Amino acid sequence: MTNTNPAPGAAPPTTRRTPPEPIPLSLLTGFLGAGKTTLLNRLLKDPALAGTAVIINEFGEVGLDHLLVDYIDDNTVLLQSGCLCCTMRGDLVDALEKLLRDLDNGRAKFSRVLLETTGLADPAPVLHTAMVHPYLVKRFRLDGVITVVDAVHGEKTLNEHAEAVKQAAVADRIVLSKTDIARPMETRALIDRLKALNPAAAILDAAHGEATPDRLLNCGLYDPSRKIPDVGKWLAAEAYEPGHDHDHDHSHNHRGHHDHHNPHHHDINRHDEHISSFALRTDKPIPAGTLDMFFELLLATYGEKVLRLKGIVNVIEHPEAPLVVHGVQHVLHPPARLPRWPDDDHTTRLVFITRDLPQRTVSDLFDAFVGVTKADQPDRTALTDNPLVPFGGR
Ligand SMILES: Nc1nc2c(ncn2[C@@H]2O[C@H](COP(=O)(O)OP(=O)(O)OP(=O)(O)O)[C@@H](O)[C@H]2O)c(=O)[nH]1
Repeated sequence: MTNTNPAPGAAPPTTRRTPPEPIPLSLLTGFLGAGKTTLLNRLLKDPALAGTAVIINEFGEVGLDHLLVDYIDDNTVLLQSGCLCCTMRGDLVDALEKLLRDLDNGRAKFSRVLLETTGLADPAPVLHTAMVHPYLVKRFRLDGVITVVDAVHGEKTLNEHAEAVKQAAVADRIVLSKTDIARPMETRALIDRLKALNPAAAILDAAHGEATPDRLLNCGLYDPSRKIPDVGKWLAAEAYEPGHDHDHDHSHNHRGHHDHHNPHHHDINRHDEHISSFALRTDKPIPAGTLDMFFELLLATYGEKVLRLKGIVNVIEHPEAPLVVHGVQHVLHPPARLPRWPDDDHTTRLVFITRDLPQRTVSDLFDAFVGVTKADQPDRTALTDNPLVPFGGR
């Protein structure tokens, strides 16, 4: 068994094994009855999913069918004590640790983990579990959040359940189910709405065979087949720019962090009006300490409202090696330093999906930290001297 905490008198460090490659972890979410299990069943029959361990959060009386149990065999952990978001984080840690123990003992062999949550789960705490646990964060890397949305009931579900809006907003990939029985016009309206909620997530039509493993997996930053990660694809900052391929009033209006006074602030009704998606960009390299303070203040003050953030940052101290960051609510994943820039664009780009947190509030804070002074706003010194300066509230 691999032991990362050698006992006293253990072999000297030179004989230690190198740390194992982090295992990609995908989160499969979607509202009750959206079609998660149907998708999972289909995916697991695909040879591309060989070597996948599955964790299923069973809620209420919904069980697994035999086919699934037979197929995924020993590498399935069924969590049974209720809803993941409220009570299961300890169980989830246990389940992930059990998988690692089995892997390290040679009792199981897998190279990827798929975690299906109950339809009621808030994806944020589930993601936090894998991001803040000191051991799990080293052994797993988030590959992506896959959210299934039902084309027949999706519109109604989004209208009635803020949780469903959140699941769609944090997704890296959205799978549309039941388009075979939905009215095409309604499906188109739903797609527009989903694009407005989450401009960067690819929307894949399951009934038309688009929800394939190659489109759903390896959507994280680290694709092992590449020497240098595809930051552009992961960040998809251009999807948040004005004039991207959809036409709606949602707030995603950025070219630069000076360009954030969009008169068409998002007007979509219902829960969606609480969601904003936007990108900030600056050419100015940022001191590492300033970046820390910006995130600290932003997440301490507005953490619950930051549904997802991702970014690549040009840090003054290491201009050749950018930092990549991702966060979910108040939790920031430990930033990773890339060995070099993936292309000629060395600007700092941060993309946000927020709830009840206007772009302007975040961009003003960012401007104050990166040194864009404005007559009517506190600068960085004022903010760090008194972090309670009420910046937002708008
Ligand atoms: N026509 C059609 N039916 C589908 C499709 N996807 C799922 N279904 C059906 O929708 C129902 C619910 O699907 P499930 O896969 O059980 O949904 P789920 O999200 O796992 O449900 P919960 O675990 O209860 O949250 C089932 O009867 C499926 O057969 C689809 O693309 N087309």
